[in-house]
Amino acid sequence: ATCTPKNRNDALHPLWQSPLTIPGGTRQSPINIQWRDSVYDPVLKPLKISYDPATCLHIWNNGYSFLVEFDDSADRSIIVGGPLENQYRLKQFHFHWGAINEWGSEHTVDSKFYPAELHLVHWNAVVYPTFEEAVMEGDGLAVIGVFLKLGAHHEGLQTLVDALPAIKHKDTVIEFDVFDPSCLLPPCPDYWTYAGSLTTPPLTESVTWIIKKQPIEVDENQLEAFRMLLFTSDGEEEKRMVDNFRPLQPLMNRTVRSSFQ
Ligand SMILES: NCCOCCOCCNC(=O)c1ccc(S(N)(=O)=O)cc1
Ligand SMILES: [Zn+2]
Repeated sequence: ATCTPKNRNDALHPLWQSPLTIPGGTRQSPINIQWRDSVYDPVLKPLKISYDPATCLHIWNNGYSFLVEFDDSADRSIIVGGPLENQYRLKQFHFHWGAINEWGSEHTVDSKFYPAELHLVHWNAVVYPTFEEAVMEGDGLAVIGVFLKLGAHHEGLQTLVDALPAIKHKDTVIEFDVFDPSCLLPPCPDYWTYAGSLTTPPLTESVTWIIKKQPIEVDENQLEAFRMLLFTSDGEEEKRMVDNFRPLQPLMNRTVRSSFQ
């Protein structure tokens, strides 16, 4: 069976243009995480993260978000443990954000939006030969989600922010030699996890989501820097890159597990 998005606005959302059906969509993302409905799972292990900053390649504007991509030709930047049966290789990270601080994240916690959300995208290179193949498989990807909240200046993020003017337009890229994404992770190990999907086409149901409970703090100028990026290419009529988040999707027959009590 196919399913059209429950809330019509998902289908007509500016980023989706045409009605969007996801064949047999039973585990779509993002979702609202209702804290009281999440189930503590004592079997969940701590998530082990080891990134090699030298695997950083470049930062680019893909017309939807800005991505920092990594050399994933070997097991140099990986995550293991948590809800995962295999180790997963870091491929890229990117963000979603709003036009104003009232919204911007993809996931919500007890229906609260954060102004932005970081996604660290990893793929199961133990089982699948390429990222493209992993994208099509139920255990193919693992994405760590980190909420951004308005607060103190974030030193590590500033390195990225300083590069954004150089990738203002869609399909612009600059080299980015050394960056350690660990600096974007909150110190608290607590997370929620659930089975979901990519939040942009092809929307494949291949993601084990690991959503960190504790947000990181960034300041207003850093959020504003995200909002000066453009969806559009150089020479086109400028459209600010804001509100690049997908509407919430139905939980359906899923339980969100927590690594904490
Ligand atoms: N490149 C040609 C064919 O590629 C097929 C698969 O492409 C997948 C591209 N999309 C992604 O990699 C991708 C990765 C993460 C997220 S998200 N926002 O769910 O973290 C959304 C999308
Ligand atoms: Zn994302």
